[in-house]
Amino acid sequence: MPAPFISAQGVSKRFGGPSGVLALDEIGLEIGEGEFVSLLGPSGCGKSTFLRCLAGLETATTGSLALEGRPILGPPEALGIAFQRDALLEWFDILENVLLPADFGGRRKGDYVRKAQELLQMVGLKDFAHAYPAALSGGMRQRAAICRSLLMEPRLLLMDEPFGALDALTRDQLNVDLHHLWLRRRMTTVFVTHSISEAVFLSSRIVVFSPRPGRIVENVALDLPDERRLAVKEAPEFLSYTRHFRHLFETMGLIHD
Ligand SMILES: Nc1ncnc2c1ncn2[C@@H]1O[C@H](COP(=O)(O)OP(=O)(O)OP(=O)(O)O)[C@@H](O)[C@H]1O
Repeated sequence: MPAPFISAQGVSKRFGGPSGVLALDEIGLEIGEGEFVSLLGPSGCGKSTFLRCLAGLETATTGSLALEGRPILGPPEALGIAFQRDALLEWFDILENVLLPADFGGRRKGDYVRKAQELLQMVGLKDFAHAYPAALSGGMRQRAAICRSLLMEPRLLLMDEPFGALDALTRDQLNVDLHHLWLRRRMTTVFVTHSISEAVFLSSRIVVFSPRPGRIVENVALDLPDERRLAVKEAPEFLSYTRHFRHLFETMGLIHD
């Protein structure tokens, strides 16, 4: 059997020495190439920590993480990252911001201009390539940040609540845009969110974390059509998943009437 694209085995993370905060407790997870996996869980349960371990930005205290069978010891080459704050550089225009990963990777920016323009067109920002971030709305900025994370055609995309700061309508639209990008490119995506509905809409699989220390309490492959339209949110199967996860959070004491 080929190694899973991502494999985490017994991953625990303790911050601040032996008596410090246990953020992750024995996480075991395998993710296949091309999956869209959401990590869903309460605030402080270690979702971001786990994502940072996958990104090679944090080391596990115990356990191991591997990408295509090779241990993750630093940021993998084929990696794209998008976080809640878009981290656009205000003194660069949008096109230059999207081109930054080429610069960091020591590539010739000129070779990626066309790719960057295609990405901007795909998310409706073609006419803003030479605008500065300050002239864009929050949703437009986040779209640009997503283009940037996709510039180098990463095989692994890690997203940490990228839409958390946006209004509901913009968030819905960006969910659709991201879904289209994923359908087109099938980059393996690990997506952190607090939103049950967002997770069900976007994911092929949902992994639910317990309150800190983060443990996996559920790992559910979603039986929904691969290609989703907004109307799926009214479908009985969709509602039955959102109900299921809401009940799970209720039984964990995380939400109540
Ligand atoms: N660098 C750090 N040093 C010390 N403690 C940390 C550090 N990073 C995270 N923690 C702690 O680890 C726990 C998990 O944090 P983490 O940010 O991974 O949670 P999260 O599930 O992503 O939360 P949220 O949904 O609120 O973003 C928290 O208790 C946090 O205080």
